Amino acid sequence: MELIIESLRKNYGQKEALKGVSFALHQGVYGLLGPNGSGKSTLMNILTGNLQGTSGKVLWNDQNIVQMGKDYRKILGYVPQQQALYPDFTGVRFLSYIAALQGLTSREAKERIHYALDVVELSDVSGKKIRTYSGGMKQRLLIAQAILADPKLLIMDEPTAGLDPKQRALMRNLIVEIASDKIVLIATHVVSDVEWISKEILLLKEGELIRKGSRDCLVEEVKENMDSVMKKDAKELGLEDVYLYYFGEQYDETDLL
Ligand SMILES: Nc1ncnc2c1ncn2[C@@H]1O[C@H](COP(=O)(O)OP(=O)(O)OP(=O)(O)O)[C@@H](O)[C@H]1O
Repeated sequence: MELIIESLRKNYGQKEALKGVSFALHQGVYGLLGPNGSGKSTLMNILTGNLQGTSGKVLWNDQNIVQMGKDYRKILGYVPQQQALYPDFTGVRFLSYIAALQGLTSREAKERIHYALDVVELSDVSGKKIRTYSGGMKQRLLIAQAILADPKLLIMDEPTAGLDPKQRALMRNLIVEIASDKIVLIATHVVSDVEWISKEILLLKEGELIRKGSRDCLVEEVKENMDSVMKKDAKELGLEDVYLYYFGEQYDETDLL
């Protein structure tokens, strides 16, 4: 199981949104961090097949995803940012609708819906209308739809946006559980969401991948680069300090609220 991104560029007219990004992902959770405008959405849109790069390629197990077409869609799950979720549908009706779009047979759909509802702990409320769900429940329903067809690659866009701290913690546990047999890539502004669950963090700045490594390696690097005065003040550094170090004043604390 391998996703390789090779020299990926994307230009919008004169604007270079991605400037030749290369990296490889294997089983596990990866956090994609970057300030507004760094190219995260562009990268996610290319990885989900909604946009084509200007040059470079994306390979799933050595096959170009553009040529894979429908076969790539089969291994891909996408959790979009929270959106209007058919408020008058029940949870189970929404998942049946998604299963039909994905071409699952009714037998497969029944089995997979049962499984997905169980994983995201929504079985009890699956007959209730989505309008009655809390933010956390809606987010878990979005995850359920993304794992219906048992994807090998799961891409998540700000999966904890709008959730309270308890729901965020539940979401993190759920992501770890789901990732046991998948590649999970999470794009977020919320550093704490990916700090402890990611095997690697990717830092995107102005269309370039400036760092990719484990949380501990990135923290250590920043520590080494600090001058001795700052080092003395810095007791325990964390991923937030790494973010601040590379993205400086572009860091917006309101993203954490
Ligand atoms: N359709 C477009 N036409 C022109 N420029 C674009 C277009 N889409 C994005 N851009 C520009 O490309 C750059 C990268 O945008 P992108 O949306 O990928 O960043 P981002 O990191 O996802 O930001 P955000 O977190 O705000 O969504 C930005 O400078 C943006 O203004």
